[in-house]
Amino acid sequence: MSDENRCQVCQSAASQKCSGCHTVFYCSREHQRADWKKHKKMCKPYKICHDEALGRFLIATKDISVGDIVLQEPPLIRGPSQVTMPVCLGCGNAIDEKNFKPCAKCGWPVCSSTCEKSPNHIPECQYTSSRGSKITISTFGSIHPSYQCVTVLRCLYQKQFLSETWKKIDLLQSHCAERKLTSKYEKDRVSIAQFILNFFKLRQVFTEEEILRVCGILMVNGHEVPLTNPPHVAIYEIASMLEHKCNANCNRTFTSQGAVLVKAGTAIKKGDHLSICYTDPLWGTLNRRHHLYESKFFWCLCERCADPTEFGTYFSAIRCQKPNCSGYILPSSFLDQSANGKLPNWTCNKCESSCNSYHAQEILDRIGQDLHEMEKGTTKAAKDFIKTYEKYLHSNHYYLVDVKLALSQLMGHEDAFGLPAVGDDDLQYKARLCQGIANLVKTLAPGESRLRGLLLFELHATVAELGRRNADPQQLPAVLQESKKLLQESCDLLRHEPDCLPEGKLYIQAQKNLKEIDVVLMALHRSIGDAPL
Ligand SMILES: C[S@@+](CC[C@H](N)C(=O)[O-])C[C@H]1O[C@@H](n2cnc3c(N)ncnc32)[C@H](O)[C@@H]1O
Repeated sequence: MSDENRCQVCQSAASQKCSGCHTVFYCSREHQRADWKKHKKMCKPYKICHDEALGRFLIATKDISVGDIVLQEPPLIRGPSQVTMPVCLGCGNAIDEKNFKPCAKCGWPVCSSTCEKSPNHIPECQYTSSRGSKITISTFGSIHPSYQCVTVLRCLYQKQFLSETWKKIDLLQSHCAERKLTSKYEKDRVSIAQFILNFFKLRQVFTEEEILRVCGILMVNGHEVPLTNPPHVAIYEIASMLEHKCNANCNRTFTSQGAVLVKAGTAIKKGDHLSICYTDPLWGTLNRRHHLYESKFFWCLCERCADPTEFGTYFSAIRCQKPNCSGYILPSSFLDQSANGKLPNWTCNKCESSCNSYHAQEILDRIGQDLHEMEKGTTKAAKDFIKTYEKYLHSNHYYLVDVKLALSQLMGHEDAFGLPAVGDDDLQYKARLCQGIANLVKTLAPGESRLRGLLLFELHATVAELGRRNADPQQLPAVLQESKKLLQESCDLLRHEPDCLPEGKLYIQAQKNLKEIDVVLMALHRSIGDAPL
C-alpha cells in the first residue's frame, strides 16, 4: 500500500480524503474530525488570483514551512508526449514489436489485456473504431508520427462528452495568438489538426482552430511526468496555475499514481506568490529565458534573471582575459534582450574592459560545442574539461557546474568497487564538489530539493568514507554525526519522491543508511564510552 492511502491519524488503510486539499487521507469521519484542529492549519494553503501580466496565479494564504505539501491533485488528462516512440496507450510505457498486442477494437498497440481496458485509452479507441477501420502501427523504437494526435484526442474527447473536465481544461492558457506567428503552429496544423480531421473523419465535430487551441493548451500547461518510460505528459487543474520563477519557492514531484505533488522548497510567507521553475534551473540565463519565451511565450523577469551575477554566484560569467586582471565579465543586464533581441556589452567588474555580446556569445558557443563533444561517462574527460575551462569561466559557470555535477556522480560509481576504490585526493575532491554544488543550488534555485537531496546523499557517503580512512577512533563518532546530519537533510528533501523513481529509491536507501549509522554510533558509544549518540 502506498503512503498516500494511509490514515493521517492511525496509519491504517484509508479511502476518504480531505475534500479541501486532497492531500491527506482518513479511515473514518471520526479520525478526520479528530485531526481537523491540526489539519486545518495545512488545508489548502493558497488562493487563486489573476492579473494582466501573469493570468491566473496562486498566492499563499498562510505561512508555509519548508517541505510542506502545498497541493496534490490527479491529472485532468494524461497521454503520450507529442514526440514519442510507440508506447502502450494503457500504461504509457514503451513497447516493441515483441511485447505488444493490437487493441481488439481499434488496433492501437497496448502491452496487455488490462491496458486494453484502461480508461486512459477510451478516447482514441472510440474515435479510431468509429472511423471504420483500425490503425496499424508497425515500426517501433523510434519516433512515430501517429502518436502526436493521441493526447490532443483525449482532450477533445472531454470537450465532446465530458463537459466538467473540459470546463477546467478550457480555462488554461493556449497563447494561440502568439503561436500563430510560429512555425510550430503550422506544423501542428498539418500534422495534428489535419490528421485528426481527415484520418478520424471528425470534420463535423471539431474545427481546425479548436484542435490547435488544444495543442496550445498542452504546450503551455503540459507537465512532463517521468513515471513512465519514456515520460508522458499531463495537465492539472490547479498546478497548471503556478507561475514560473527561475528561483522558485516550490518544487514538483509526482505520486506513483500520477498525481502531481507540489511542495514548499523554501519558507513561504502569507501573501507570497507560489512558483515553480518551468525550465532547468542549471541552464544559463540566456538559455532559460529563450526557452521560456519560445515554449511559454513570456520573458522571465524574476529576481534571478534581473541580477546578472545571479545572486553573486557568477553562474553565467566569463573570466576577464586581460593580463593580471582577476575580474569577471557579464552584461549589465540580461533583460534587455527581450526588448530588441540584443544584449548590452559584457564588462569586466574589475578592469572595466568590455566586449560586445556577440563576441561573448561566440566564446560560450565554442565552449558549449566542446562540452557537447566531450566523452561522457569518464572521470578523466570531465577533469580535463574542468582544468581547461576554469581558465576562461567562473568556477560556478553553468558549463563547469554541468561537468562538475556529472563528475561528482561518477566518482565512486565508475566500477563495482564503489567509494572504497576512490583515491584519497579524488574522495576529497568529490566531497568539495557535492558540497559546492549543493550550496550553489540552494542559492540559485532554493526550491530544487531533488537535486540537493541527491548531492547530500553522495556527500554523506563520501564524508563517512573519508572518516573511515582518516579519522582516529576518538574523532570517528563526530565524523559519523556529520554524515548522519547530511543524510537526514537528504531524507527530508527526498521524502515525497515515489518509490518508482531513482530519487524515491535513494530515499529508501537513505533511510536504511540512517539506521546503519545509528547502529555504528551505538557500538562506538559502547566501546569508547563518551561518543555522542
Ligand atoms: C502554466 S500557465 C500558468 C497559468 C496561467 N497563468 C493561467 O492563467 O492559466 C503558463 C503561463 O502563465 C504565464 N506566466 C507564468 N509565469 C509567468 C511569469 N513569471 N511571467 C509572465 N508570465 C508568466 C505565461 O502566460 C505562461 O505561458
